[in-house]
Amino acid sequence: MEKILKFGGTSCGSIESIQSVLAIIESNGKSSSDFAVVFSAMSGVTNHLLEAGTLAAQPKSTVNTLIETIETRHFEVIKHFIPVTGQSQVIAHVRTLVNELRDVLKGINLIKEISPKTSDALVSFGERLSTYLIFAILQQKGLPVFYVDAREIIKTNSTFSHSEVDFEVTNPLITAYFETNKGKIGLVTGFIASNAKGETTTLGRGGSDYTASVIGAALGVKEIEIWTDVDGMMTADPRKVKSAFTIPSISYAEAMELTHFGAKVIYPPSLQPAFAKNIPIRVLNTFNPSFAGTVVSKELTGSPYIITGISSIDQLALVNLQGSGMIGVAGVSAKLFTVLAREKISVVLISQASSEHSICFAIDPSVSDKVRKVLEKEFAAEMVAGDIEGIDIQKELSVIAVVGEGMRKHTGVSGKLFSSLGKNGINIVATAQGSSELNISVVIEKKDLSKALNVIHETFFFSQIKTLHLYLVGAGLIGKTLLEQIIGQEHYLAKYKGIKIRLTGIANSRKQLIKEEGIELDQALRLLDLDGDTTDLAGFITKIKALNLPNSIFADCTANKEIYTNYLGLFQSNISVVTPNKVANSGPYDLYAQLHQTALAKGVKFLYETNVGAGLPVINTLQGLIASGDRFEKIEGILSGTLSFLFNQFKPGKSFGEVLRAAKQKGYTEPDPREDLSGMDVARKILILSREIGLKLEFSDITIEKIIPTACEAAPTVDAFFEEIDKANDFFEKLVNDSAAKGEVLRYIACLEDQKITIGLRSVGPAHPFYQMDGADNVIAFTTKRYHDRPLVIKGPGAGAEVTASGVFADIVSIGSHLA
Ligand SMILES: NC(=O)c1ccc[n+]([C@@H]2O[C@H](COP(=O)([O-])OP(=O)(O)OC[C@H]3O[C@@H](n4cnc5c(N)ncnc54)[C@H](O)[C@@H]3O)[C@@H](O)[C@H]2O)c1
Ligand SMILES: N[C@@H](CCO)C(=O)O
Ligand code: NA
Repeated sequence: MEKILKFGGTSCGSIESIQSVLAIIESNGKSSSDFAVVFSAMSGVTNHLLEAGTLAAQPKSTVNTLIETIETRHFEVIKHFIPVTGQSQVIAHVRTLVNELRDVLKGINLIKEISPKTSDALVSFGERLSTYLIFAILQQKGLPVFYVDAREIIKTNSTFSHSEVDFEVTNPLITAYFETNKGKIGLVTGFIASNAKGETTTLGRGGSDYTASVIGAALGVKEIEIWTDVDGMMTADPRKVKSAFTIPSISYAEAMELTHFGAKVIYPPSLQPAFAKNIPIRVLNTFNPSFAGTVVSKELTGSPYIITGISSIDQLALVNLQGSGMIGVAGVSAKLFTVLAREKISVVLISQASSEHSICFAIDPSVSDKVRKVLEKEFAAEMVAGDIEGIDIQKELSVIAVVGEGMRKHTGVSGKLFSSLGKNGINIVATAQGSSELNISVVIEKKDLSKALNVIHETFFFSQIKTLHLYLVGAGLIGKTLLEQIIGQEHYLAKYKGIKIRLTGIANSRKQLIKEEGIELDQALRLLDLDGDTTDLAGFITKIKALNLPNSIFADCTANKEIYTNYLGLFQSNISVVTPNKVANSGPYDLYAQLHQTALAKGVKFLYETNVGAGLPVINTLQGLIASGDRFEKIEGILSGTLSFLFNQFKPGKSFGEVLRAAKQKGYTEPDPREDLSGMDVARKILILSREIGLKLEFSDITIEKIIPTACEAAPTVDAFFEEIDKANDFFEKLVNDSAAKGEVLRYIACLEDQKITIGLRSVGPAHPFYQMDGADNVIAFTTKRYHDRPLVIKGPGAGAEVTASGVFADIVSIGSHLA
C-alpha cells in the first residue's frame, strides 16, 4: 500500500473540518485508491462517552442528555453531507449504534460500576460512529471505500485502556484483510482493537496514531500522514514564541526529545512500529492542506540551523540530595532511583556534578511532598549518620530543552545558549546534557520561561537579527528626533548591525502606551495620543517588568528629576537604561554608586554619553582613557551649548532675551532655560565627569559663580524669567563691553583640578584655547598623564536635537551590538 492517512479529533470535529477531510481524501483518491485512512472520534465525543459512563454508574442519574448531544452531532453531519434520499439508511445505522451504546450504559447503571473493560467498550462508539459517517458520505459520493472495524484486525492483550498489540497475530490479519479488499480505500476506526476473546480494547495515549502506525508497518507503506490542526511540528510553542516556525524535517530521535518536553503534536511512542520500519511520518494541517508540514524520518535533509527545536515543561520541582557521605560511595544513586521507580515517580532530568557531593533531579511539583517523604524514610539512616545533609526541593521552576542532532557537529552550542541567557539576566538553576548531545536542558525560574524561550529561539534561529525592545519615556524634542532617526536607519541596522529596534512602549507626561508586539515607529506619536492611557510612570514600569521581554532598553528622554529613582529597579529586572537626562548621575553620590554597581552586577548597560557635550564623544573617550590606565590631572571646558551660543551671538545693541529665545527655539536650552542660565546644567556635567574619573564629589562641593542678576534667578516661572532677562539687557551689555574693551570675549568655563570644581564666567583673550568658538559649540580639554604637555581636546556642537538624539541612538545601538 502507498500510504496511510490519519485524522485526529479536531479534524473530525465539525461540519467545516469534515469538509476539509473529505476534500483531502477525494483529492488523494483521484490518482489512486491505494491508501487507507484512520479516524479518531469527533472531538469531545470520547469525553462525553466517559462522562456518560461515570454518570451511569451513579444512582438516580440520567445520561439521556449526553446521548442526545452525541446523536445530534452525528445527525447534523449526515444532514449536511448526505442527500435526503440517502439519509434514512445511514440514520438507521447510527440509531442502531446509539441503541447499542444505551445498552452498555444500562449495564453500567445496573451494576453501578464501570470497569476498564466496560469503559473501553463504551468509548469505542466514538470511533465507530465517526468512521462510519465518513464511510457513508464517501460511499454516497461514489468513492471505492470500505469500512474497517479495527477490532477485526488489531489484536491485543487484555490490559484494558492501554492494551498491548500482539503483532504476531495482528500483522497477518491486517495484510490478509487489505489483500481481500485490494483496489479500495479502507476507512479504519482508530484507537480501538480487541483481545483474543473478541472483547473491545483500546490502545491508550496517542491511540489513533498508533493504529495508523501499526497498520502502516504491517503493510509496509511508503509514508504515514498524521493530519492535525497545526502546521506540523514547530521550532517552539507558538503561543510562547511568536516567531516560531514549522520544522520541515526532523529525525525520529529529535521528535522523541521534543515531544518528551512539551510539543504535543505527535506522541512518538505511538509511532514506534513505523519508526522501526523506517517509514517516514508527515505531520500535516487539515486546515491548511497545501502546506508541506513536517516529515519525521530516519534520514535528515540537512537543516540550516544548529538546533532543530526548543521545548519546555512549565512546572517543575528540583530535588537536591547532598552530603559528603555520598562521595565515592557506590550505590547512593542506584538506591535513589530504585526508590523513585518503585514509587512510580517519573524523573524528568538528572544532573550530578563529578564531585559526587550532590545529585539533583527534576520531578513534577505535584509529587514533591511524596518524594520528600519517601526519601526521608529511605535515607533516614544516612541522614542520622550525617552522610546525607538534607533534601532540598525547589519549586516554581521550568525546564527548557534545546534539541538537535546538529549540536553534535558544532562546538560552542552550550556557550551560546548560556551566554544568551546570561546577557538577559536569566539565572540557570541546573543543567543537563546527555552524551548523545541531542538535548541540552536548562532549569530556570518559571517567571523567566517565556523570556528565555524567546531569547534562545532568537539566538539559534534568527541569529542574524537581534530584536531590541525599546521603552521610550519622554517624547519631546529629543524623544521625537530619536524616533525619526531610528526610522531612517531601520534598514541599515538590520543589514549591517543585525539589530531590529522594536518600540514596545512610549510615554510622555500625558499619555503612555505599551504594546508587546511593537508600535509602528512612524505612527507612535499618533497612537500614543489615540490609544494611550493616562500617564502613570509607576504603572508603566510595573508593566515593563511584568512583560519581562528579552533585550529590553529603557530610554529616559525626559528632564524629570524623579524618574531616575526607577533605574535601580529596572537594572534589577535586567533592563538597560539609556538617557540624556543628567539627574541620575548628578544626584547624591551613594545613589549614583548604587546605580552603577547594580548595573555592573546585573550585566546590564547604563549609557549616558549625551549627559555631557550632547553627541560629542566625551564620556566614551574619558572611559577609554581610564580603562587604559591614564590618570586625569585636569578637565576644563565650555560645557553649555546654550551659554556658548549666548556669548557667541550676543553683541551690544542686540537683545539678550532674543538671543536666549533663539537658543531655546533651536533646541539648545533645557526644557526650563533657568537650568542653563543658573549654571546648574554645567555643574551637573562637570560633576558627572568628576565621578567618571573616580572622585566622590557631591553637588554641594561645587562653587558656581553666578552670571545672572538675582531677580532673574528668583523668577518663579519660565515666562517671568524671560521678562526679568529682558529687563537685564544693560547688565549683559556691560559684561560684554567690559570684556571687549580688553580685546577679549566672555566664556562660561568649568574646571576640575586637584579634586576641586570651579565654574564661572571668564574673560579670555585671543591666546586662550577657548577664545575661538562658534554656534552652540562645546569644548572639553583633558589634561592627563599621557596628554600632559598638550591636552586632548574635543570640540563641536554640544546641544541641539539632532546631535543629542544621535548620541542616545548610538548608545542604543551599542547595547544592541553587545547583545548580538
Ligand atoms: N536639548 C539638548 O540639546 C540636550 C542635550 C543633552 C541632553 N538633553 C537632555 O534631554 C532630555 C530631554 O530634553 P528635551 O529637550 O527633549 O525635553 P522636552 O521637554 O522637549 O521633552 C521631555 C519629554 O518628557 C516628557 N516627560 C516629562 N516628565 C515625564 C514623566 N514623568 N513621565 C513621562 N514623560 C515625561 C514630556 O512630556 C516630554 O515629552 C533632558 O533631560 C535634557 O537635559 C538635551
Ligand atoms: N541645555 C544643554 C543641552 C546639552 O546638555 C546645553 O545647553 O548645553
Ligand atoms: Na557626549
